[in-house]
Amino acid sequence: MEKDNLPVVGILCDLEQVGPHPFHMTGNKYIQAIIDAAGCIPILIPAMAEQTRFEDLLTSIDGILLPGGYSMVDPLNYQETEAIEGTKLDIARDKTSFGLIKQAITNGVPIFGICRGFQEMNVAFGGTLHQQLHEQKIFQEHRENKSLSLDEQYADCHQVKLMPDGQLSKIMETETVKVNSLHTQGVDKLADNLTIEAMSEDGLCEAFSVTNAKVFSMAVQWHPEWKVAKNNKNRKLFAAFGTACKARQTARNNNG
Ligand SMILES: N[C@@H](CCC(=O)NCCCC(=O)O)C(=O)O
Repeated sequence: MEKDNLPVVGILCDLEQVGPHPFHMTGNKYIQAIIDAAGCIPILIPAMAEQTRFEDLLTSIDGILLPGGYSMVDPLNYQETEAIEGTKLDIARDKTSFGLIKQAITNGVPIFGICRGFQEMNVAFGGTLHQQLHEQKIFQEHRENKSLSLDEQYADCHQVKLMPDGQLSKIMETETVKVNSLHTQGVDKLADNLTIEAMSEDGLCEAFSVTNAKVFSMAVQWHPEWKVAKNNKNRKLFAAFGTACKARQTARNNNG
């Protein structure tokens, strides 16, 4: 019996300098989660906005994953003043992400943002970010302690409340979930056409969906890809994304 061909998910890369050379790269855990939890084939999308034919690319894939990343979204995308001196930026990723987000929404391609990807989606739709959450004094600590082991850094550490009638609470089949937290920045103004799906106890937005989107168009501030095989709630999230990508693939195949 012919094996069902799997949907293809494009994962946006960071542009990083490795020795003397620029590399396009992403974390292995995102690739593994797309294979194991979403049931899709991962391909990597280089951060090369100027050379990317977004329309062509989005007609040939079934979903987009915007993963986490250590760099910050350039604040010049949402304010007049530049980033604080020494901030690690990735302008190439920003530009490519915004192009992918715009085209995905136009074409009805499922899109899933994680951490930096969550922040990019808010900015792409016209929202803003707190650049240093810990300096706001109204939020708990959301950064990881980099002196700890990876297991400790990525361990679930705070509760988030999912909106009772939201898409996320339906997908994760709960109204509260404990999540990990590894971010310096966070949503300040949520873009107008985004619907809040989860909040942390200190009032910070932790997840949203694109209002009235016809397909899975969601983002979370936490890291659901971390050891997703052992986390039932996060596994449901990737499974819902994979189902949406499968539906897109079927529609693509039917439309030839
Ligand atoms: N840089 C932003 C987003 C944080 C983020 O994505 N961290 C994860 C990086 C490593 C990984 O992919 O797990 C911020 O600090 O707010």
